[in-house]
Amino acid sequence: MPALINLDKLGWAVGDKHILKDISLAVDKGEVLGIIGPNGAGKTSLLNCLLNQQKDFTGSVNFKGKNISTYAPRELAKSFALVAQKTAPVFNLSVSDIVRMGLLPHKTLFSLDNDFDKHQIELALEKVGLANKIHDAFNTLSGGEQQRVLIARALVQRAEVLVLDEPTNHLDVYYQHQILDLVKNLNITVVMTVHDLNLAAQYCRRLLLLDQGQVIADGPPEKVLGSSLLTQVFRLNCQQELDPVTGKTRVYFHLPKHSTKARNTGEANQ
Ligand SMILES: Nc1ncnc2c1ncn2[C@@H]1O[C@H](COP(=O)(O)OP(=O)(O)OP(=O)(O)O)[C@@H](O)[C@H]1O
Repeated sequence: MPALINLDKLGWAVGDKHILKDISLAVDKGEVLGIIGPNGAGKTSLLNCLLNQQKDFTGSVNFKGKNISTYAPRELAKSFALVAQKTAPVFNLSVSDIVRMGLLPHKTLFSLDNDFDKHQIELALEKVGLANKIHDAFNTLSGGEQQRVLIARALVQRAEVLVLDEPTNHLDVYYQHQILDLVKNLNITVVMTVHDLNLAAQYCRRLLLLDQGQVIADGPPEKVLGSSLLTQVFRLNCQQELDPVTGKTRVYFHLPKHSTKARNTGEANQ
């Protein structure tokens, strides 16, 4: 079966700064792919190209065998739900208003909410543990609660691909696990960036390690989180183990002794 998403030799530069370099990737339907890598590696930029939000890239992005640029915005909105890192200010909208936005790609200009829509909104808020906040103003919620509302909005969108940029940002440890477990069990295709490597290993079957805009490794967590690869990319001493409870790969990091140089100087730590 052909892959759902195909990136072929994707590159993106701003001026003479090459942000993404020669990225080829196929994502199958139903896959949960975690994109990992240091700050500035190009993770968000890759998501932006995938969603055609960044259009001036080289190479190609295909969805269901068709170039992404040939899809109308409404078709893309039906197919891809995005939970971004940064959200625009929403002034005085209620939690329910925000989640309702996820229904828009399925609506015509004058269609009103029906009971099914209301049920979808309530159900999605229940799934993220916020049913009791449905009438609250979005702006009054904590950062973690706002993040969960945005995930609820993505759930009602019923998209084929869920794209999440750092979904566990702001979430306490309970909701980090609860949300990733929810996402993993939606049985849809998920592409997400994750900073916490152990969470990524626990919830993603496949990881893509990026550094300086390039793919360094792509495969199952036990392979991609190999200690020598991570030591090279993060410039930290690294140890890999199996978690005795989950049976999943875990990694531990230690700052090398006498390390003083900033990582982005490009100089090896002593
Ligand atoms: N519009 C832009 N113009 C110029 N440089 C950009 C632009 N967007 C991103 N960059 C640069 O591209 C590099 C990759 O940024 P990106 O946000 O994709 O990294 P990231 O891996 O998501 O980082 P983080 O983990 O910090 O979120 C950074 O050096 C960033 O400054």
